[in-house]
Amino acid sequence: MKLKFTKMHGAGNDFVVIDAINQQIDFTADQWKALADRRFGVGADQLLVVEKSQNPSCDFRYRIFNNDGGEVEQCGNGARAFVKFVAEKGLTSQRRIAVETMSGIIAPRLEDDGSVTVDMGAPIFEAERVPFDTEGLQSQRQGNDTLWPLQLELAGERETVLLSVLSMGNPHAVQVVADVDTAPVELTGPLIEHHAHFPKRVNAGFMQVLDRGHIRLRVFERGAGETLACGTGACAAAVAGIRRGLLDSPVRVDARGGELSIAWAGEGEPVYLTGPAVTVFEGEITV
Ligand SMILES: N[C@H](CCC[C@H](N)C(=O)O)C(=O)O
Repeated sequence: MKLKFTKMHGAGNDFVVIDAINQQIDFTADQWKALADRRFGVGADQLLVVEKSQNPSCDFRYRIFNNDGGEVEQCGNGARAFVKFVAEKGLTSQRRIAVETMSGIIAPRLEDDGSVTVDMGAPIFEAERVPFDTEGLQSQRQGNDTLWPLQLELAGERETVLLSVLSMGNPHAVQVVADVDTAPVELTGPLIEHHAHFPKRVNAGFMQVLDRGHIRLRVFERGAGETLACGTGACAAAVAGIRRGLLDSPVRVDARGGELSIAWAGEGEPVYLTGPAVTVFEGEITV
């Protein structure tokens, strides 16, 4: 079949966006993986599939597939690309829409300057809901945050990292580092992603605090590797920094691919993610 798609990115986190309302699509994980492959397919960190929602209080449903073909619960940069896509395709005339995702309803809003703000819902801290197995771990406190020491085996050496663990609908483990440019993201990112204490794996964030309103962030993403930006990762890092008493809302997040802004009023409140959403090209591929 010929599949129409739109290539987009949010601060360098890139997507293949597919209208599954006007195209009949029923792919296997291997087919999604092939589409996301940067050599044999179109190439993307994630694939975003736009559907009509069966939920009467939602305008759309959007499904997210990682580069490895696995379907996941949430994607912050993707939510911004999604709302720009449905506006550009004339699938909606609204600028604020309710979107059903695997982890609940989010509400992206297209701003006048072309940026998008997304209500990403409230962060989740209960370990079993992340999910995170705390068995045998001795937690520490920092401010209002609980930090978990995780042991990593690195070339025969044991290294302990201190993680904030939370869910933005998808699982995140965030650590503070002195300098994101020298942090061993390529080495320890995969060890954290696949650690036995994360039964559904995890997105591993590395946060450098510049001041109380500004961080630099790198994220080794579950199922995609390091990306140039991670929206849910930026939410998780800002929330962790605020709970640790290191940051105040709003937080400017400098990712390698661009700048995101996070606002959070505290426990039980939603996290707001603001950032760019860019259409790069339209395409068609025979699959
Ligand atoms: N890049 C996405 C994260 C995708 C999440 C995916 N890596 C996972 O949770 O497995 C974002 O902007 O939030």
